[in-house]
Amino acid sequence: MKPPSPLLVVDGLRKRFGGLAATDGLSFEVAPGECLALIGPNGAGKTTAISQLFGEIRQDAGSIRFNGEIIDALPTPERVRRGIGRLYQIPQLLADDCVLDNVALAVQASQAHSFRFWRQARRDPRLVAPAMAVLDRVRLAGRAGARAADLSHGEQRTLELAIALARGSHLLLLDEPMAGLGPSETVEMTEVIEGLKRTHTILLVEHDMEAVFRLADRICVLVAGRVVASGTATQVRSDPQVLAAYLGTEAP
Ligand SMILES: Nc1ncnc2c1ncn2[C@@H]1O[C@H](COP(=O)(O)OP(=O)(O)OP(=O)(O)O)[C@@H](O)[C@H]1O
Repeated sequence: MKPPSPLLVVDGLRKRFGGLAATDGLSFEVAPGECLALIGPNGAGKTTAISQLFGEIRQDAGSIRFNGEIIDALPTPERVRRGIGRLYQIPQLLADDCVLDNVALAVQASQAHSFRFWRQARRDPRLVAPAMAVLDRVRLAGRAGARAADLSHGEQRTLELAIALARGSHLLLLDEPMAGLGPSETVEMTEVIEGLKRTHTILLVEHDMEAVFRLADRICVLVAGRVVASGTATQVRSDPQVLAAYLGTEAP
């Protein structure tokens, strides 16, 4: 059987900051429903790559094809409209609004029909029902009425994920979702992301190797802005270049 066309094709992406090449001929593909992890040492260009995919940093060269179309010229809101969602290292939320309102607003943004006044519309079942379904999926339904600002850091990151889902993102760019989380929150977040596999395509940038090895179908190792190795967790773990450049010789 013919393998499915990749959802995302990154081809020769470059970005220089002064004399420094943050991405330097970066190429990889992600299949629909796949979870691909980008790992690499600090400064390898992982966040720059995510920002380029999300349209926040324009590449100097190279191209990005998403869902069969070149999106190089598209601004971020148009990329969001086409189904790309990003999680930042620091959650971006409406801090004074409740969890449900944060997600319902994202549902509203994704729906064709518009509501004139958000304050009146936010209890509309056409927004609340899909918002609660998303919260249920990320295990945050029990916190629907809490102020976003009052959530734990882990819950805030999960809420940000819920917002991306509610907007209809099918490619999720997750930039260090485990950063700053304690051990139990890391397990919780790993399970939530695991629950999104296959229905969503995931590009995961993460330093927590346990989470990477559990979640990723494939791993690309970046060093100095380019892929030096890629493959399954088992292949990458035993790659001599990876051991030398990133995981250290004591890696399993
Ligand atoms: N806006 C910027 N201006 C100048 N240099 C930048 C800028 N953004 C990133 N860089 C540099 O580009 C290189 C790649 O940075 P990037 O944040 O993409 O790496 P990273 O792999 O995500 O690192 P980390 O794992 O520490 O988050 C680094 O040397 C960084 O200092």
